[in-house]
Amino acid sequence: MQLAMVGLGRMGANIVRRLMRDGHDCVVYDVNADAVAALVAEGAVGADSVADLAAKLEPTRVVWMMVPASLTGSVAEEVAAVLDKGDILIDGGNSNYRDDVRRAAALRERGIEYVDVGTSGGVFGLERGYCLMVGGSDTAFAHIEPVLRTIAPGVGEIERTPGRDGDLTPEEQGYLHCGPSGAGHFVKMVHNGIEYGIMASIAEGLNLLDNADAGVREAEHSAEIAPLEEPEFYQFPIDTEKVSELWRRGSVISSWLLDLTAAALHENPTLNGLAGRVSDSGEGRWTVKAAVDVGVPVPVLAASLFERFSSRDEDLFANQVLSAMRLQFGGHKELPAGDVLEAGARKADAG
Ligand SMILES: NC(=O)C1=CN([C@@H]2O[C@H](COP(=O)(O)OP(=O)(O)OC[C@H]3O[C@@H](n4cnc5c(N)ncnc54)[C@H](O)[C@@H]3O)[C@@H](O)[C@H]2O)C=CC1
Ligand SMILES: O=C(CO)[C@H](O)[C@H](O)COP(=O)(O)O
Repeated sequence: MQLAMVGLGRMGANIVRRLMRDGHDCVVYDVNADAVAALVAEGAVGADSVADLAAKLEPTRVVWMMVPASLTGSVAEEVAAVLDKGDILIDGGNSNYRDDVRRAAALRERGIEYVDVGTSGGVFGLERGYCLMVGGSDTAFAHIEPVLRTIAPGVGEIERTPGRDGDLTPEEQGYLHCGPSGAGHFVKMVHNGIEYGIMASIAEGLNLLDNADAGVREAEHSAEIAPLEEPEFYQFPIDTEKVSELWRRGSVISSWLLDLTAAALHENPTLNGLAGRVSDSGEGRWTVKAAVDVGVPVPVLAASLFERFSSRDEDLFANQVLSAMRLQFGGHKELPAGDVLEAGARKADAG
């Protein structure tokens, strides 16, 4: 079938490649003309504006946006302005499901179908396929199902879940109509909330292993830090690169995120060059907010989100307040900032 892609970055370009590989016709547009030219060279039809894109499509037009989430609103407006009644506009980016609910209602009044597709798979999606979480009407879902089936991973080598017999269902092939508009991105939002939690637990566990030799480094502790009571039990120089590789094989916690961790540690065992400041694009925040709204406890997901804030020193003032109180009530003097930096550097050198 024919599909237009707006946004040909890390995600959009490879989705187009996967579609073309399976025989679909793609019309492509990006503000970056080089990105368009690259895909034209691979067989796509290029467009130099959204109006040109719309003119090159047969009805029912289907346009997939894959742009940074912060731009989706304005790009959706721009594209919707050149679509007709009955056409379908898809947002595959990491948008807030609340925007989908509002946008779908506004576009429905103009007769345009809006479909939100939470897309997971990252830069590996071209080969592995993308897991697709879809929100929108039954009619729109049915219309775009051929492209969803191609973009999704398919059943692959994953064994069928015991008790599932008969025809393969969409979810067994890697795509699912989760519900009405917004439902797709709601599911993707929770997926990313879980992603934060799994990532944080792998990272925390490896950090503990990295400190299993704390008894050897005991002498470096400042007098203000409680001494390690039994240094003889913390004499293990654990190789975290090897352990992460080991855990990929047959362990209960084997997972794709662990595979990627093992690959990263193999490339760079000390993770030199990474400052340890972890960004977040919003989905974790929205997950925690939704949980608060409906009164559902998500302590692990919330902690992993807050851990990212801490990584960026957003807890600095709180920690300064703690130090200030210890100084006030007990005369406890903390290391001045310069000495803390030196102590950190000593630990990094030792590692
Ligand atoms: N990179 C990832 O692992 C994943 C990203 N996403 C989501 O997919 C969306 C796209 O992400 P990426 O491909 O990683 O971003 P990217 O930054 O690599 O690509 C975005 C593309 O959009 C183009 N663009 C910007 N403004 C435009 C406009 N007005 N009209 C046409 N094109 C425009 C840019 O030139 C660029 O080529 C985002 O919403 C992101 O959150 C979703 C899942 C995974
Ligand atoms: O959707 C994704 C993976 O599933 C994107 O890579 C997303 O950017 C990850 O979230 P964050 O940037 O908040 O870490």
